[in-house]
Amino acid sequence: RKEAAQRTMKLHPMWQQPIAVPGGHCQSPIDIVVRKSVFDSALKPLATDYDPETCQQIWNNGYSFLVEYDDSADKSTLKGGPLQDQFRLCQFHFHWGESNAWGSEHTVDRRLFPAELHLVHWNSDKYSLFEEAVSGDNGLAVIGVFLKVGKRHEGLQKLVDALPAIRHKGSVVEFTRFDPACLLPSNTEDYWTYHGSLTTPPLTESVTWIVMKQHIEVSHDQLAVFRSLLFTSAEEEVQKSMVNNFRVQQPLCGRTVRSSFT
Ligand SMILES: NS(=O)(=O)c1ccc(S(=O)(=O)NCc2cccs2)s1
Ligand SMILES: [Zn+2]
Repeated sequence: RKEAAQRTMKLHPMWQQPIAVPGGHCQSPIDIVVRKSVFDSALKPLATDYDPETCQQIWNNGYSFLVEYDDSADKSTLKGGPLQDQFRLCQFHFHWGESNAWGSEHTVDRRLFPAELHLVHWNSDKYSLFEEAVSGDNGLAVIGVFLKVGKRHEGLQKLVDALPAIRHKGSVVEFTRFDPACLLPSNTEDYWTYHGSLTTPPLTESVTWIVMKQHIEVSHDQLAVFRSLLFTSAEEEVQKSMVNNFRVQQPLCGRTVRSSFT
């Protein structure tokens, strides 16, 4: 009877957890239907103020790789855009495919990109720790940036060069003086924004998503190094390539996606 129950409840291959959160009506990612987005003239340009000195480490958490920042003070911050409060950068990470044909979490008119960058921030006006903000109202703001394959991204190369040292799940290395602003597109005025969730457990619906209209370019070889990472730790006998670490698009459930541009 347990096996039958397991079969009927769709389990995500990665987490062995239910894909849909029971009762979740604000889940992410979504497909952004451009012609259904609503222009809002009150939406301001993003105001990022990142301090590279707060960059601390890079590590493989068995699902993606994360560059973590010291968020014990308001040193690397995000304001403006659709936000009323000040948010602190705590980490950034990526999602990508096994091929350049797919890999992003959000899509634009069903268009997939080879990868997507997420810069994760928490509301330091309302909360005192990331852990509190994760499940709090208006707790998080995540900037999503699409990656396309093209010319080499010079700023990304320092990060790419650090990846072989964290091939396995659980590995951590020191990583300092990296300015995440170099990963933002030149145009930070044009974006879509909507209310959604984390795209991995705990899947909490505390996220103001800010998805940039303009993508950044990285080279095929740089993306290939992402794919050389492993989901598995050094002890596991079967090594699995870290690819396709994205969640499928979720129902919009009547939400409105606003755009900062016409
Ligand atoms: N994809 S996303 O930005 O909606 C996040 C999901 C979970 C996040 S976490 O910061 O709580 N955990 C660290 C991470 C887990 C998986 C990738 S990063 S961020
Ligand atoms: Zn993410």
